Amino acid sequence: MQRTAQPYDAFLLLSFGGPEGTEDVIPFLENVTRGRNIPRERLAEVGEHYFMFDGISPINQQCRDLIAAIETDFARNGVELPVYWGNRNWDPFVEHTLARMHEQGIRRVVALATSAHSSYSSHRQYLEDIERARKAIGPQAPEVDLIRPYYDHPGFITALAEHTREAVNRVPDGLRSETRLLYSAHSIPTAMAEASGDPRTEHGPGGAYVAQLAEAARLITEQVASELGTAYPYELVYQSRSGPPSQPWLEPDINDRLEELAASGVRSVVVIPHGFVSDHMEVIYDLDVEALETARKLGIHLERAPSPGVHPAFVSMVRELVQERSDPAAERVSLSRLGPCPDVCPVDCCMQR
Ligand SMILES: CC1=C(CCC(=O)O)c2cc3nc(cc4[nH]c(cc5[nH]c(cc1n2)c(C)c5CCC(=O)O)c(CCC(=O)O)c4C)C(CCC(=O)O)=C3C
Ligand SMILES: [Fe+2]
Repeated sequence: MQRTAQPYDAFLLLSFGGPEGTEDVIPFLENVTRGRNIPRERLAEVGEHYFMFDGISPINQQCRDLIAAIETDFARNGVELPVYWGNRNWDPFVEHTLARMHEQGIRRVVALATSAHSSYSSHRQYLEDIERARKAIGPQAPEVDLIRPYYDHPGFITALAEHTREAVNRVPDGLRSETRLLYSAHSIPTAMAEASGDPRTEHGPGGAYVAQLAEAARLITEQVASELGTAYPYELVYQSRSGPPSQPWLEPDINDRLEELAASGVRSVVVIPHGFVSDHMEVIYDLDVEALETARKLGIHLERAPSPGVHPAFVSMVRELVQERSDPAAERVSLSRLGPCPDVCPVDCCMQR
């Protein structure tokens, strides 16, 4: 049976935003780092990553491509919701988008963020973005329901498993059997990780964020094994650390881990950026430039799998989650042993520190 998205009158894609020219880079970084504890040297360094790509982050075009794919998929499946887009840190800002939606008479919005996991940076901060935008409009502001973290949805897992399988198949024949899978996610301060998820649930070290990353890595590896007949050894690594050196962040950093693996004789890795939804700057710089260079120096063959991007399973997932959220009786789809994340976050989950 076709479920419509009755209770809502619009869909909103929420994202991070990124610069689209050299003159945007510094103002963008100022927006990102306002009120955060990031050393100046790190900022200058990250600015250079953007300048290397003419100040153009791929993330905005990736959002446009995803929106085009979502619109096509909605139309094909009878979901009659207009699609909007708003960012935290760059044009189109979510404040402006929501104000425009309000002017156009939109009352109830279902939103999806381009981050799949529970943590302050990847989920709670999007709830704060929504509240800031609503507050600026006032009591008549549209209601906005943010879709739950979806790292465990079959659409997300399938897209990554297929990309991983293709990357494994690109490994030269002589190295494939000894390949290791490295699942890479954005490092966050360990305090932020510990505070991720519902504090009433025991998640183990690193909180819900690490538990979810581990669970997704297991699910993707199993799906790849069932397709290729080989259960490749796998592990979690982290990338894109910032913040002062005195502050502990999730480890190991992918570059440090590559050193250790090389020392123990590993010659081939497939890196899967399963902490990300698209191949934005942190993927194309921190993995395709930096980690690839580390691997080359160490004599390790590195293949990177793409993140979900506009994989059809991922695009369908967006619609399925919209339909699910539209129907209070719908089953919450999840492949995870942790169970589906709640639709409405407890007030104290994923707090900043
Ligand atoms: C968990 C997480 C995701 C989720 C995964 C996802 O959504 O994909 C994510 C996404 C992104 N992060 C991005 C860029 C940046 N993140 C920074 C800083 C930070 N990120 C953090 C965490 C995360 N970040 C944290 C804990 C900090 C420290 C400061 C703070 O506590 O907030 C900084 C400051 C400089 C630096 O230190 O790197 C920049 C420039 C871009 C845009 C890329 C592009 O332009 O294509 C995207 C999508
Ligand atoms: Fe970030």
